[in-house]
Amino acid sequence: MIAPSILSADFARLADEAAAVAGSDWLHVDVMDAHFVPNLTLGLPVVESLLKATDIPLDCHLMIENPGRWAPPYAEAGAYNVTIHAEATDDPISVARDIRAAGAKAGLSVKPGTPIEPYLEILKEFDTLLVMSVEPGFGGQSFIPDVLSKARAVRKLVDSGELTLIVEIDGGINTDTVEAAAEAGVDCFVAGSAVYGAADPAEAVRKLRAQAAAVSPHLTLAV
Ligand SMILES: O=C(CO)[C@@H](O)[C@H](O)COP(=O)(O)O
Ligand SMILES: [Fe+2]
Repeated sequence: MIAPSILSADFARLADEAAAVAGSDWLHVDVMDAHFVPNLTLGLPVVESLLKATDIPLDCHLMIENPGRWAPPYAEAGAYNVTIHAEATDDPISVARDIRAAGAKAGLSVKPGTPIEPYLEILKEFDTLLVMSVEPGFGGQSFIPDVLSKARAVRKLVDSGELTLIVEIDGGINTDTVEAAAEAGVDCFVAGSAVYGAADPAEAVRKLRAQAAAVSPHLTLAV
């Protein structure tokens, strides 16, 4: 799956920018509050408008403090997947339950320096694990390959049937890095600058998907 990140899109033309990546699996929406990360992007009103403007399922990545207060409204609004940061809450389980009760998939994200081991036990409460492969806050940064060990560890648990989870990666994904992530067992690839910086964003999505599918060890169907 490929999820273009609208962080690299033109915010004054979001409906057109969503249409430019028609055929994507998810549209990734980076919500930043200038507290959890040193950047400010968009919030619920923009997500509500985007939901009316596109049929692509919205994958909301909340880089915010107090996700227990702010995450469920994204699910109620109709986001497909709502991801919170492990570092932003002491009670990720109850936030996941609230997101699911409000009708969305629940995601857990970990920053590059956050180990996954302490969270393995609670991953059954989540539908997606978003492995950050850059420090959250900005698009256009370089991929950090060390984080792939986390994707590999969780992939093993999914393949052995211990977990049912989509493994997602976010940050620095492009034609040079997507294969390494796919080989590590990632299912869903977020790409901002590699898609919206391309002359033809839809073609960039198709190319990334084909590259990933060609090397994904766990894929049995050609995409
Ligand atoms: O969450 C984030 C950044 O914090 C990402 O979703 C970026 O938007 C990815 O951008 P690229 O690294 O693909 O340019
Ligand atoms: Fe993101």
